[in-house]
Amino acid sequence: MPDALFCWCRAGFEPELAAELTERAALAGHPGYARAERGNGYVEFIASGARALAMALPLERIVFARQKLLRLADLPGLNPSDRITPIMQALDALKEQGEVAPGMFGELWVEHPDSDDGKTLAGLSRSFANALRPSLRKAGWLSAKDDPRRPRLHVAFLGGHHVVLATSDPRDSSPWPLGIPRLRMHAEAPSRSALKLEEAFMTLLDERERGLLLRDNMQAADLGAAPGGWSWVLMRQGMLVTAVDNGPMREQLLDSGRVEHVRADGFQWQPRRPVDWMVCDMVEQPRKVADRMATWFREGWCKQAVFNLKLPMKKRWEETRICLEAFELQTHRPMTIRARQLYHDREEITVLAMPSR
Ligand SMILES: C[S@@+](CC[C@H](N)C(=O)[O-])C[C@H]1O[C@@H](n2cnc3c(N)ncnc32)[C@H](O)[C@@H]1O
Repeated sequence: MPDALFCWCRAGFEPELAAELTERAALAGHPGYARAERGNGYVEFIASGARALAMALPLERIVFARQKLLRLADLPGLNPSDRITPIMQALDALKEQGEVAPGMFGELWVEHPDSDDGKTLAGLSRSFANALRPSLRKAGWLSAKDDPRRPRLHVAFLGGHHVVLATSDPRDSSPWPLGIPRLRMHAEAPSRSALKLEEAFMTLLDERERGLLLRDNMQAADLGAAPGGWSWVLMRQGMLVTAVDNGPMREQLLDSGRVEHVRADGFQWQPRRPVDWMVCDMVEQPRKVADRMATWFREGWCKQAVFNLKLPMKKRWEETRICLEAFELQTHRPMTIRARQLYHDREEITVLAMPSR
């Protein structure tokens, strides 16, 4: 019987995710407890109604998880000479309980933690996937061809002798293994930070929203813009950008004629006319940033925003909750808020905000 959520996260942020899941599950009426070890890169949340909890807690609402799976079976103590038979037996037992049905899975993803120890399991995961996939097809568990609309079957290697069997719903999970999008640093990007904003647009907006909200000739303001990674991403979307920072911007951006550099304090500056997008990557206390971001929405200076909240403190989930609640309250309007610790975020989270439509 599924008895736990299994979530991948950034190694080192397990306590944050554990605290977040504990609080959110209790609020959703499905209390349970988290099993987490700092540095492991995952958290298990044990709850009797795990399937109902998975539905009550969409990934979109979880800040510190990169991926959310429903654990189907925990298989420690495997013999490396045959790991396939116990997996097949576990699936058969789940079928008896009515938890899985032949042909229900559209893809197999074999994964390992994104941690120092976990990365040593990358080769094993790849070769095991190649061995397991044909067996699953032969036994009728997997569709004959990959079908991205059906539930996925996940095999998570936690060690050479230990796998977790899990499933995810493609409509409520990350579309990338481990929840990590494959993004390459572009040679022309002024800084690695560009990847953060690219990932934010890929992760926090769906395809329809990207088509509607990222358009040619939109106006954008970039607070804390230097050296210009985020401005570059906005410019590549065809936007006209006002880049606010006392530091120097990369010349090539200014030469494009699409980026104007304003040397000013990002906490004081305001646009002459409302902009479509405001983005903010200023390194400051998160409460101060959340407060300023709320002012932008309250005053109607922007339609959408992406901003980072830096979290160098200890109680990072608590600080996150306080900042997001304060932000929403101070906007004085119903907001759609999606916050996530992205793969390219280190000690920070990224927030997408827009008035609810
Ligand atoms: C992490 S960097 C931004 C990187 C940028 N997003 C990129 O992609 O290249 C933070 C920037 O915030 C700027 N900053 C910090 N406080 C600021 C303030 N009060 N007003 C304007 N800029 C500020 C710093 O000068 C620094 O350039």
